Amino acid sequence: MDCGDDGKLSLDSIRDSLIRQEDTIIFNLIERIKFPINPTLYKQQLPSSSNISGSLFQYLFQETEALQSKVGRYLSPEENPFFPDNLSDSIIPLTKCTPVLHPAAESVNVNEKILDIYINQMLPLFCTEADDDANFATTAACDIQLLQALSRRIHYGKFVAEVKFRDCTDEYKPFILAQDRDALMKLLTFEAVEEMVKKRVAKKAKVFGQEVTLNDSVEEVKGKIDPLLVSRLYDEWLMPLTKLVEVEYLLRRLD
Ligand SMILES: C=C(O[C@@H]1C=C(C(=O)O)C=C[C@H]1O)C(=O)O
Repeated sequence: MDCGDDGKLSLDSIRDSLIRQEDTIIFNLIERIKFPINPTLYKQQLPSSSNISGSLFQYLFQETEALQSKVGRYLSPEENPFFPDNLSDSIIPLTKCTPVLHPAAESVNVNEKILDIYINQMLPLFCTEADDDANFATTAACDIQLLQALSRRIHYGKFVAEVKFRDCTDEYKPFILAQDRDALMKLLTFEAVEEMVKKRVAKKAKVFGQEVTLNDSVEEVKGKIDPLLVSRLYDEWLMPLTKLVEVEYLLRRLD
C-alpha cells in the first residue's frame, strides 16, 4: 500500500494485493525447494568464540533485518520484524503520511508463530530430507525472502480488518466491546473467498512450476511444486494466521 492510498482503501483493492502476493510466495517457494531441508542451518550453534548466540540461520536473519531496518524497512506498516529487539534506527527519514491503521496495529506481531510453523511443519512438508548440501547461505537467503513474504501476507490481515471495521462498524463494535473472539472470527470469515483462494493458488503453482521447453509435444512433466501442497499451505496456515491477525487487530481497534 503506497503512502496516501487511504482514500482508495477498499476490500477489493486489498484483496487484489493479496492475489499479487500469492505470486511472490509461490515463486519464493519454488526457489527454496531447490534445496533440501538443510537442518544444520537451524540447529547448529555457532562456536562460543564467535560471541554469537543462536543458530547460523538466526544469525543471518537477525543481521539481515538489522541492516534492512537501517534503510527504513520497518517504518512501513506492512513490514513486521521477526527480531524486533535487534533493530537499528533508520538512517532514512520517515515519510509523513496519514496512518491507515489504528496505532494498536504495532502490537500485533505473529512472527514467532510463523517461524515455528515454517521450520517445524512447512519445510518438512515441501523439502526433501536428503543430506545437507552445505549451501547454507543460499538456503537461508531463500528462507528469509520467503518468510518475509509470508509475514507480509499474514500481517496484511491488519488492513483487511481495518477496512471491514470501517465498512461495517455497527456490526463489529459490540463484539469488540465484549472482546468476543469467536464472534469476530465468524463475522470476518468469507468461506467462498477462501475456497477461491485455495483453487487459485493451486492453479498458479501448476502454471508457475511447469517446465518450459521448445518442444511442442504435450507430454505431462512433473512440475517443480505440488499444487495440492500450496493449496494446503493456504488452508492450514496462511489463511488461519491472517484471520488470527484480523481478530487480534480488531480486539484492540477501540483502545
Ligand atoms: C482476507 C480476508 O479475510 C478472511 C481471510 C481470507 C484469506 O486469508 O485469504 C479470505 C477470506 C476471509 O475469510 C478477506 O476477506 O479477504
